[in-house]
Amino acid sequence: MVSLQLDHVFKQYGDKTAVNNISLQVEQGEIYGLLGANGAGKTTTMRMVLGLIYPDGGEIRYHGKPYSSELTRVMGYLPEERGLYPKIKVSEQIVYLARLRGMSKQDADKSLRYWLDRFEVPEYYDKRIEELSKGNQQKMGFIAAIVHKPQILILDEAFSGLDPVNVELLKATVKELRDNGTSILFSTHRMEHVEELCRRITILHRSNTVVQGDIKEIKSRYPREEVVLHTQGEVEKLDSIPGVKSVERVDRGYEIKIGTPDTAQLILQHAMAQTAIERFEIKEPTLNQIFIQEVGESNA
Ligand SMILES: Nc1ncnc2c1ncn2[C@@H]1O[C@H](COP(=O)(O)OP(=O)(O)OP(=O)(O)O)[C@@H](O)[C@H]1O
Repeated sequence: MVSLQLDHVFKQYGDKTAVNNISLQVEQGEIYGLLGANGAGKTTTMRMVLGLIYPDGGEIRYHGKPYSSELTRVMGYLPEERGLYPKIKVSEQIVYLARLRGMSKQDADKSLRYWLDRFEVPEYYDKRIEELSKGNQQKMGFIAAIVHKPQILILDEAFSGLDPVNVELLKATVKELRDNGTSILFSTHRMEHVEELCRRITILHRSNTVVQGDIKEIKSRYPREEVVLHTQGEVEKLDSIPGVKSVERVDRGYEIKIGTPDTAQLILQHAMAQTAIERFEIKEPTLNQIFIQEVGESNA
């Protein structure tokens, strides 16, 4: 079931087009990746989904219906810049935010305590935001976004400033929310997180959609241009094989850039004639490589 649908959405600031004709659908229980270089139009798109600004063209539908103020109750947002007030206690402001989204004080308090316990920081209940480290402030922002059990959740750089243990903790929570049916629009510059969490993505570049679809399917559109070869002994003259562009010696063998897929077979035959093979893999491009190719190194 489609939870969130953007149809030819367009937004302009003065004569600057911030989002040009973007269409995408997020299913119930899906984490959808919204990617792009700085200034590509991601925040503008998220703010339109949240109803904070209005599209100049196209349509956004939520479970098939247009925007209404009721939706604030079912949407959650973790903005890239921290949104909580430094001087106010965690409990006061998160309970307040949850009440704005329709929760009773008692339920909001219970939900906050549940998440503080889950994140192993129950003592933060009475702390002011300014007393917490940057990473822990991020965790409180995350709790503020999910405390009211939103059906549609918008996460902008959700894991920034977190140590690896906390990244895993929040990642597991995001997956759990997905499995419980939350639809998540997930924006980040960290491609490894996208590879792990998202099935489908849109890459924006200068306000336009440049790549869209299922990650596996997107990868299959790009040539596989790298061979990983681990061998027991040395392999001579790999760079003399037709189609080999470059050979790099790595810890247990070689990483070889190739021009055409046929070259991989020639490499295998060439190496087998000389030594035992421990690993042979024709690597598909990473999302990072695809992103850089489409968006350009200078913009990444
Ligand atoms: N309030 C505004 N007034 C004028 N122009 C704006 C405004 N907000 C955004 N823009 C412009 O719209 C374009 C898209 O900006 P947006 O913030 O959506 O990009 P982004 O993809 O979120 O970038 P980042 O990764 O840096 O957060 C940019 O060129 C930006 O300068």
